[in-house]
Amino acid sequence: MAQIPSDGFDSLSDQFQVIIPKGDAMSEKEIEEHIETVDAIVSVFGHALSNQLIDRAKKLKLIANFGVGYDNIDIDYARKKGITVTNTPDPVTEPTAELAMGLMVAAARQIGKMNNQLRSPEGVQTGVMKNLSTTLYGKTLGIIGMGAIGQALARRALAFGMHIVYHNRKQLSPDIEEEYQATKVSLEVLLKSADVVSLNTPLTPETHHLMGAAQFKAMKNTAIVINTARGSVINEPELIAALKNKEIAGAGLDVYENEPHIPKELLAMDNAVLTPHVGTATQETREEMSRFISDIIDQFFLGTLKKYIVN
Ligand SMILES: O=CC(=O)O
Repeated sequence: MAQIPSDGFDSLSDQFQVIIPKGDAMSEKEIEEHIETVDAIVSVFGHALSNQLIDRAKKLKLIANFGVGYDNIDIDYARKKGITVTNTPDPVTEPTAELAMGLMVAAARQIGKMNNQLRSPEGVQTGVMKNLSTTLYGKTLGIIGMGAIGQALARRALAFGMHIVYHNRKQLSPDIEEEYQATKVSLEVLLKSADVVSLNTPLTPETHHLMGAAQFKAMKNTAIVINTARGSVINEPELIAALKNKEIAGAGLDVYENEPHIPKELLAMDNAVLTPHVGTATQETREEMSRFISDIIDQFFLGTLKKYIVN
């Protein structure tokens, strides 16, 4: 995980005590040293903040999570303890959608595979009927999870000339559906009709292993799956099997079930384009996330925070 820029926190009032990771996310031990005395803690996505640690807090009122996903915190437990949990959706929407679009283009047009081949001692064989990949223009993108990131991806895909179907708990308003020319369909219909399936849901008990053997079988065998959400939305061994058995054609993955571990089989597959959980890892986004969290902390203690509370 990139270092958290500290500039965003400079303006924080010193009337309350906050634990802010100065370098990488803090270790449990570091948190343990301070947790009893602080009013707020800045936790970091992907780094679990255990209930045992929360239990040791005496004054803690706010856990401000650096990230949109908050599956690293038991938010119901925190609520029972009277602790508010917040996240940072706004700064991460566009960069995450941007990476999802990039993985989609890279997987469909085999950019990763060709890049690797070109640099290998064997090089690339050229010819009019060699290195054939798949055009995205005119194809159908199925977005699972049509929240802010799903919608930002839809906007990009529309510009690429793709058709959009989506699956979501909530129906989008007719205005938004019209803006993205997107149709809500069941998961079954989405899996059957999409040429690209993109996962843009939070990780919850309902979305855990949402995609497994049965869902990959239901997809077209020419289709690709993109995951910039959380690794465990996919059953990873079943994805590997589906890729090996050519039940689907490819994958573009930024997230994995046991990060930072990436299974060797995935690393060896040239129909999988892989990045190491960097959907929000741009300089601009990290700086914006720090400023965003600092504002949240200020507003929370002023009693004016209305948004970004997740529990
Ligand atoms: O994965 C990144 C985030 O949750 O912001």
